[in-house]
Amino acid sequence: MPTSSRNWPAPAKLNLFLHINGRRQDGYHELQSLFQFVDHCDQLHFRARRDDGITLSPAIDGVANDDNLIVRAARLLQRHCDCPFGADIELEKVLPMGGGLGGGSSNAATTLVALNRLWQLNLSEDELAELGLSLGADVPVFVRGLAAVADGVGEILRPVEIDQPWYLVVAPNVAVSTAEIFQAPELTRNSPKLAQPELRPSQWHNDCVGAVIQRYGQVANALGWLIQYAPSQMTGTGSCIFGTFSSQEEALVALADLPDEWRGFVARGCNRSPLLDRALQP
Ligand SMILES: C[C@](O)(CO)[C@H](O)COP(=O)(O)OP(=O)(O)OC[C@H]1O[C@@H](n2ccc(N)nc2=O)[C@H](O)[C@@H]1O
Ligand SMILES: Nc1ncnc2c1ncn2[C@@H]1O[C@H](COP(=O)(O)OP(=O)(O)OP(=O)(O)O)[C@@H](O)[C@H]1O
Repeated sequence: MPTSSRNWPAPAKLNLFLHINGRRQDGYHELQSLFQFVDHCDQLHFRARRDDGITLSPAIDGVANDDNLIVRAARLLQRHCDCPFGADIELEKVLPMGGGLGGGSSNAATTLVALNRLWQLNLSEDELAELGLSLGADVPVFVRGLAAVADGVGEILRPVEIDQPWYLVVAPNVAVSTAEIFQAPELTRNSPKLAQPELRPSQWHNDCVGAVIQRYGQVANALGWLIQYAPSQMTGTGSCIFGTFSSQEEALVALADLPDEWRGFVARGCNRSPLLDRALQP
């Protein structure tokens, strides 16, 4: 067994649209969403252990290692396969957390894919995606690594080829509760299901944005600022927003003006996740 495997990317995702089509008996929402990756990534490094210990360093402030989706993904895989080995995992975190960029879900997916390789478990992509779903709704799309339209409650994925523009992603200094937004009484829950929505950018919108900007003034302010530079939208249930640019230069010009109170980065949209490219290498 190889002893270590380094430089596994865990990219962010954007929800280019998020349409809510209805509410089910169990409270979950029927939705349609378009996921695309960006080439802005956390990095993970793995070293195999001969005992079954799982360590993660550095820990994330405010998240106990036992709750960290990386450790949870590693333990889940270990249990599922009766694997006797463990791993020392190193995390270089650059993605803002709790902002709708899916960083935690992406970390979990990268851990599943990398340890499946390092521990020589030979699980299929379908098995990894199914394991991932038990960790979070957004883990499967990161495991599969292709831009996709999601349907159902987000679990049905259909890969799509779409434009790969440049984005300026802005993280307002606030965390939005996904559960709170989905419970908002005024939420639009009757957007029509669209056939091939990926072909109709003029209809792309985010049904959660109204409820978010009403409750979180920072998101409203950030959107008001970004929209001066480019067409802009919120990802997931926020708080991050993104502007869409046709060149890196234009996105960087806007980033240079970003008010100090917010963080931001410029990244390219990718229909193929950087994780898939890494998985082709030894
Ligand atoms: C909507 C997205 O942000 C799109 O990327 C994600 O699918 C949400 O993913 P997540 O944060 O992992 O969400 P979960 O932990 O599954 O759900 C958080 C909460 O959002 C609500 N929720 C989520 C997904 C869905 N289809 N309907 C819902 O009503 C539920 O109240 C749930 O308690
Ligand atoms: N490895 C991890 N990286 C980031 N957050 C983690 C991790 N493990 C557990 N968490 C917890 O998960 C929460 C959500 O993190 P994440 O970055 O995935 O949010 P998000 O981008 O809003 O996700 P989503 O788009 O799925 O709602 C964090 O606030 C943190 O408490």
